[in-house]
Order: sequence, then structure tokens, then C-alpha cells
Amino acid sequence: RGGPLLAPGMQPSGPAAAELDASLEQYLRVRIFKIIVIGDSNVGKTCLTFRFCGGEKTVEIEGEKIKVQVWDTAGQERFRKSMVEHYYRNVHAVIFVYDVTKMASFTNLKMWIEECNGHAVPPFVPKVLVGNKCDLREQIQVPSSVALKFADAHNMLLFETSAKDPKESQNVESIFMCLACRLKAQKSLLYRDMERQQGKVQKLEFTQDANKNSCPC
Ligand SMILES: Nc1nc2c(ncn2[C@@H]2O[C@H](COP(=O)(O)OP(=O)(O)OP(=O)(O)O)[C@@H](O)[C@H]2O)c(=O)[nH]1
Repeated sequence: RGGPLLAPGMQPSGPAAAELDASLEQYLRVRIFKIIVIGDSNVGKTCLTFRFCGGEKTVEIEGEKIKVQVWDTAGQERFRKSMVEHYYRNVHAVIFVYDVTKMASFTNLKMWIEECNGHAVPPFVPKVLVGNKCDLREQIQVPSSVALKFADAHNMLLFETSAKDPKESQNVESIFMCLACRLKAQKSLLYRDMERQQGKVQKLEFTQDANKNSCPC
């Protein structure tokens, strides 16, 4: 990628060819995970996305490079209409965001979940709930206990964080890393399943695989 195109007869040989092969193989092997960020307008979706290295980052999990692509969506209806199909297409994970200082943004989550389900996002697609703006301690309207109950009921993990507080940047990072780990764990199960169908693996080892990925969450 990015290098000159070589005419037939000018192909590199020896170590140069091996290097080219290795980098091509590595390039082709990088899997891309698409994560979308959803929630009311002004809850901090764009700020959270930017905290995660401007929205795209290649991470290494268990020796495998994975490109995590975060799609920031618009909360306002008038901006969403034309784009919404595009956002949900082939999505690998979903992050629902609310503002801990705005109860309405929390109660509206039901509507966002319905929208997500309405776009046929399969149930196995991992979803997490993020309560943003925790730095505004005096203005908190959504108690953690209520959010946790909601997250449990919808089979999601809950993260409370702040996209503005630099001390929380590690926490923001761990939201995306957690999803990347889960996705990688899912994919390796898929690969094992395919190998099993081809008679290469005798038994599926779900627990062992999950442990191997040492997910931070
Ligand atoms: N105090 C505080 N303000 C935040 C935080 N995250 C975002 N903001 C502010 O909240 C406002 C909205 O942030 P955005 O990231 O644009 O929100 P959004 O959800 O992308 O909004 P839409 O694009 O309208 O859907 C901005 O003024 C941000 O500076 C946070 O963690 N703490």
C-alpha cells in the first residue's frame, strides 16, 4: 500500500520479496470492526469518539491487529434521516450514550434501542451503555443504581465516564477496548466453529477461548 506499482519482470526477489509478502499478508489480515455511537443530541457522542484517537485506531489483542472504526452518529432527527441506514449497515457493536445530568437523555434510551432493533441489528452484536459527563458531579440526575438496573435488563455493560475530564481518558479507552476484545472473542469462536465443521477441531472450547482474550471488562 502506498508503494510504487512494479511491472512484470521487476518484481523484487529474496529478502525484499519476503518483506513485501509479509507486509501484504499483515495488511490483509487486519480485521475492521465497526462500532456506532448512538444517543440524544448533546450527550457527548462526538467528544467520546474523538477521545478514542479521533475515531479510528488499530489495536493489538492477543497478537492480532484489529482496526476499530468508530462511527459517530448525529442525535438530531433532521441530520439522521438520510444517513441512518448507512450507520446500521454491517455494524459489529453499538454504544448507547446518555448524559448523566439529563434524565431525558436516559429515558430516551428506550427509543434508541427500538431504533437499533428496527434496523435488524442481530442480538449477538455487543452493546454497551455509557453515562457521560460524570465530571459535572453537582448536576447528576441519573443515579448509577438506576442506570445499572437498566443496563442489566438490556444485557449491556455500564460505563460512567467523562469525555472532558483528562483523568477519565483511560476509562474511555477501556470502553472501546472492551468491545474490541468481545468482538475478537466472538470471531475466534466463529473461526473455531468453521474449523470444527471442516473436521479440524473436535470440540468447541468456549470458556478457554473467552479467557484467552483477557478482556479488560
Ligand atoms: N462537562 C462535560 N461536557 C461535555 C462532555 N462531553 C461532551 N461535553 C460537551 O457537551 C456538548 C455536546 O457534545 P457533543 O460531543 O457535540 O455531543 P453529541 O452527542 O455528539 O451531539 P450531536 O452531534 O448533536 O448529536 C459540547 O459542548 C461538549 O463540549 C463531558 O464529559 N463533560
